[in-house]
Amino acid sequence: MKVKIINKSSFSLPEYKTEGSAGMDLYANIEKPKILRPLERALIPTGIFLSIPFGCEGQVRPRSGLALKHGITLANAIGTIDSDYRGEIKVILINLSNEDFVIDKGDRIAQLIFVKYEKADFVEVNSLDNTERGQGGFGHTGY
Ligand SMILES: O=c1ccn([C@H]2C[C@H](O)[C@@H](COP(=O)(O)OP(=O)(O)OP(=O)(O)O)O2)c(=O)[nH]1
Ligand SMILES: [Mg+2]
Repeated sequence: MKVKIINKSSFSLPEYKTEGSAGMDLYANIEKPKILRPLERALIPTGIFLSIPFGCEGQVRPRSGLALKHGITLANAIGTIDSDYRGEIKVILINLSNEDFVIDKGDRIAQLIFVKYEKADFVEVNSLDNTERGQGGFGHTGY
């Protein structure tokens, strides 16, 4: 995959930390430390620009360690990186703890996973096929 990196002095090619890692870490590409107050959110640049192959998307996901220890997660749950997006990958962090959290330049703030997806061709119909579940949902099968 083609990748363009800005701020090369402190950034190398994205890498998987272990052989079996699904995600590659995204680093904060910021000049000075950013303090995230309780419930504050911020758009953090990563210095990474990608040309993702058609038929794949990038998913920006939280790091579980940051979420567990500091309540740091993503305001958009999972960020979607479209294959035709050529801008800088950015991360929408939110601090769900009741303490300030400091993001330093080069911190690993999230991870990126590549996923193949299907595109739908829609055909309009008046009724859908029957299933056992039907319209039941939202706890329909019990808790
Ligand atoms: O966490 C994210 C989410 C999105 N993006 C970039 C890549 C993505 O391809 C583009 C658009 O994202 P999305 O479709 O989620 O946002 P939108 O609000 O629908 O904006 P748009 O109208 O540009 O599609 O923004 C990121 O860098 N990080
Ligand atoms: Mg969109």
